[in-house]
Amino acid sequence: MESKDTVTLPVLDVNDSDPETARSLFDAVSKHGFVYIKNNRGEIPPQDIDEMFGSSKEFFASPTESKAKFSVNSGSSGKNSGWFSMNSETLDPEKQKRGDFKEAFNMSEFKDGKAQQPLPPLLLQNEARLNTFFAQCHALCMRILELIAIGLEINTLAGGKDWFTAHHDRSRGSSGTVFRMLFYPTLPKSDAYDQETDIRAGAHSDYGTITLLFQKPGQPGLEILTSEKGEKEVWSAVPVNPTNEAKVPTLVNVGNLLSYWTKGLLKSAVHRVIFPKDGEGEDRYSMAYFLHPVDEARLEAVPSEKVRKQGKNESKVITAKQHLEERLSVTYAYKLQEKGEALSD
Ligand SMILES: O=C(O)CCC(=O)C(=O)O
Ligand SMILES: [Fe+2]
Repeated sequence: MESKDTVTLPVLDVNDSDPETARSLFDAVSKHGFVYIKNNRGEIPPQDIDEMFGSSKEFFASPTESKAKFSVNSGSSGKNSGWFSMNSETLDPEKQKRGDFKEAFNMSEFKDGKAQQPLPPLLLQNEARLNTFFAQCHALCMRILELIAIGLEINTLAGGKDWFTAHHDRSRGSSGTVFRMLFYPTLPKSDAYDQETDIRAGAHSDYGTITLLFQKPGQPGLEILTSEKGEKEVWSAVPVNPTNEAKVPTLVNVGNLLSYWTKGLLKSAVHRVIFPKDGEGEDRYSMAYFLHPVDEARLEAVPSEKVRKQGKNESKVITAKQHLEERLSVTYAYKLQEKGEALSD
């Protein structure tokens, strides 16, 4: 599972909404599906990101029994909310023998400043901050989507630069948007895991519109599939901080829905998280904001000449909610349990 090289992705400043910025962003997401955003006018202040990482670390350090009370399986958290124990999610079920070597905590959208699921005390005490963080992530995503709409030259009469943002307007109803804290513990080399077949997060593409990923320096592991020649997959490492500036840029990637909407013009790149090379290294903490449209949004081609040139429309149009349910049923062991199927080990 060694990565061959490091991918070079553009690092963009999205403070301006000029056509030049839109073009650079559009080029980056059509070529790689991933781009770094400097975001340096401070939509998400670095200290807020640090605080979130602080809460995440405290939460994952708490005893298993206390985390288990907030499990996604507890029946009180919601289908895609709550704590995911080690190995409970399998992002690449066809290849993996065991689930991902990670823990996660998913928070679905807040309403009127309040979480819509029980929060563990350590996170509940930060509810107001979490709510602010959600809003900051949403605002950054809206800026990015506006630029992508400009890059796609979406027909003005059909919505123009507001086409995507309108589909993500929180006043229009609930969505599958999730803020997720992730923890990949360091494991003893011995026989705790098999370097060949086990993985921190299996190969997958993200289910939503776009994802913001926050990472910490010194805790690498993310890779993207840069090419596939027959049986041979080429994986490239994605550095945490490519410019080594004090402020770590936010990584943004295209999810399945943006790819559907653009008939594949924008790439929803396959990625994974690997163990540190020598079996040592650090624990990894990351945080992801998975942006989803309102549940009833229809996944049909965006009204753009660039997209039309991509080919025919899909005959079957599904909604964002239907798509999410389909994807979740494949990756979460708890869904299999619900269906009474045996879990693989
Ligand atoms: O931790 C990471 O770097 C990536 C996590 C990820 O890709 C995901 O949860 O979808
Ligand atoms: Fe992902």
